[in-house]
Amino acid sequence: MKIERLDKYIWKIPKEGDMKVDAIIFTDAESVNDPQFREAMKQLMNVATLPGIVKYALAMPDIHWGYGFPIGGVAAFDVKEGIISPGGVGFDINCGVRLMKTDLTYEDVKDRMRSLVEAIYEFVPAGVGSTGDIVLGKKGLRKVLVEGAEWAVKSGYGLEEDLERIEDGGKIHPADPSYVSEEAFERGSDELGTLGAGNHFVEVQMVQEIYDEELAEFFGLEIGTITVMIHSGSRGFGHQVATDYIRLMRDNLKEHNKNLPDKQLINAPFEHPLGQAYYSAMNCAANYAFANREILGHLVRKAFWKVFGRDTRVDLIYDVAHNIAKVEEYEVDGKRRKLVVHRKGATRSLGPGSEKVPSIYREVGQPVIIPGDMGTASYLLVGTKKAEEKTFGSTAHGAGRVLGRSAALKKLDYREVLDELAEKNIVVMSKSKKTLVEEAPEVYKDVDRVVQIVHEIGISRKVARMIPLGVVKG
Ligand SMILES: Nc1nc2c(ncn2[C@@H]2O[C@H](COP(=O)(O)O)[C@@H](O)[C@H]2O)c(=O)[nH]1
Ligand SMILES: [Mn+2]
Ligand SMILES: [Mn+2]
Repeated sequence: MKIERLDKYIWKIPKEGDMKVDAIIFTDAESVNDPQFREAMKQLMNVATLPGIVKYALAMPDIHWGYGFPIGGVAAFDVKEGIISPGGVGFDINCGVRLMKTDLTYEDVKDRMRSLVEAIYEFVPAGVGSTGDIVLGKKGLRKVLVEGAEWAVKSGYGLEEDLERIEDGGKIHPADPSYVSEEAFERGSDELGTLGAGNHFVEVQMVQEIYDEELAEFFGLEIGTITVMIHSGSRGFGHQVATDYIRLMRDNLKEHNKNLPDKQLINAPFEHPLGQAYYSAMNCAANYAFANREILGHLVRKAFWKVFGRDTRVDLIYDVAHNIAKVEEYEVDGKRRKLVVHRKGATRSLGPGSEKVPSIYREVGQPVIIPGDMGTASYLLVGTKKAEEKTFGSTAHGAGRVLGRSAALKKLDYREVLDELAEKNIVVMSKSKKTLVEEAPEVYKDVDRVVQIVHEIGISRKVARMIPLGVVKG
């Protein structure tokens, strides 16, 4: 594998073999020399062989190995000649993050963090296979799949004003539930308003550093402001949609997929009926996830109200998807083109003026939320025009994993992880001891490094850094 350095943080793997385009990687020298990074690069080179890929296959600095496509990867395909791939979206369709800000300061919460974390733990169902209070039949669930977060608000789980603070208004089209299997309906019936396990979390944070005073003021953030971040997705519903369509594409598109370098890259031509069916079913799962995070936001508000009183404000700043494929238009080599942009572990990052940015944020650009880990920090940034020009409007989605789950269990000890968090005064509650070890701060890359790279390259701009005070993990 030949890797050329183009700039301080930009690398290129020139096309070779069946690659149709180059691979471009945004990262630092330290990552390039890591053997695990090579595994993810092999996957990126495989993505570059897929039909209709446009311009380049991209890696964000949080890149790491994933199912077929690497996590932290972005690939755009021509709508006419290109494909759509479930592996390019991920099993947790529309996994994403939301950031809410409160009118509380560190002084208000510092002596009540344990009660607050306990209240969140009480209100938010979490853990493997957890179920919630909302149980829907097929008719009810169909509405969720079409209406997304709007369904949650109409049903009393959220506020009308939240909707313009969610990517695409929390509702994506086309989303036709007739493309969704019985099994997915079954799995989705009682998991709305649940966090899930592992990497999913609710985290109470404090703004600890501000990089852009004007933007921070615009978002209502000051040093000491208490924020809350929620990370979850489409639960078993999205997983089933992905599973169903991987099988359908494997069984029905044998000829089309016969030369794949990796069978996990299974895909359908975007315009093929199966490509269109997956696109629609995937959007149903995306809407399920938007509704899920809206309900989780409502449950977190209730937890704050229980501890700090009903007049406490917990306002949504923004909610982003980081596992999704979307039809978007970008200028490529001087020509406007309609593309199916796959962001698998990547955040959309649209600049000021973009019509896809809600009007309340259009003058500053789309809010970008990058979580780090439960012991270090997370960030609020804004999208940029440069991202629209260079990365199909994309940036990083997290710090990115460096240690696999089983390696973490071998290397780290539950008691030590707890002690490390306690030393930093971070209150943590988790459904499982194993999860806490698998998700220890050490398993993730240094988020400060990742964010500095996307900031310096200019594909998003730092606004504020938040540190964790209390975490609920699935
Ligand atoms: N602030 C926190 N960030 C966390 C925590 N656990 C994981 N993470 C970060 O989230 C991203 C999401 O990635 P995904 O691909 O698993 O969806 C991950 O890369 C980490 O950087 C946490 O408890 N708190
Ligand atoms: Mn997820
Ligand atoms: Mn995620």
